[in-house]
Amino acid sequence: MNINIEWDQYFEEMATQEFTVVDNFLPTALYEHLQAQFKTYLKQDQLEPAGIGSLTTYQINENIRTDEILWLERNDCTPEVASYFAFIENDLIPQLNRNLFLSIKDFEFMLAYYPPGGFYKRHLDQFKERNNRLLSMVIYMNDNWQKGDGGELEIFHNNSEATTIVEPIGNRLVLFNSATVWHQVLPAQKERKSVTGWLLKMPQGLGFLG
Ligand SMILES: O=C(O)CCC(=O)C(=O)O
Ligand SMILES: [Fe+2]
Repeated sequence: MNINIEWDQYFEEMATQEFTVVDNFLPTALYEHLQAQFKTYLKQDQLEPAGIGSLTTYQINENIRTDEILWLERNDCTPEVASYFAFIENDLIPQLNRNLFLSIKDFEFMLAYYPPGGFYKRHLDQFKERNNRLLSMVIYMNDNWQKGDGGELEIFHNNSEATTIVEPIGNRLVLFNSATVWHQVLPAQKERKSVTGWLLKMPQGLGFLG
């Protein structure tokens, strides 16, 4: 898989403001493949209500988030998804490590679905008990998103009262620092889909040591 993105400007934004937005992120064929898979899993009712926290504190609380999720498995996926994982591992992670002086070692991705009315209140992505998430990356899958459809991502700036509103339009990537960037998903008026992932400091499963 070939993603020809000129990353310099985005790395610069990561360094200065801790988040960045990249449009037309995935090659069209892969985007369409993920979209088709998403629809199949939804039809098969394979997504489950998402929880909050990790390990001992894991709980489902609909006052905080109302999305449904399905983890993408590395050892049980289509060749297209495997090629996406290869790109993350062999291309994106080494570039991020080099340019942002990180030491990302692993990743995890899930499909996330917000039904109409869905939201996720202000939070940080890094769990207290499992200090393993370095960067969050969300790819939106909403082909015909329009103003009024809701479900925008609101990012709270760290050095001011300002916030940035990111519209969840199809094939847009938002990348941000998991430990420091507070954010929330505003109520969706229509169904809202994303492929959401995290780049991890330690191999999956070892995070509780961190
Ligand atoms: O979908 C988004 O825009 C953000 C989702 C999110 O904050 C999360 O899953 O932790
Ligand atoms: Fe989040």
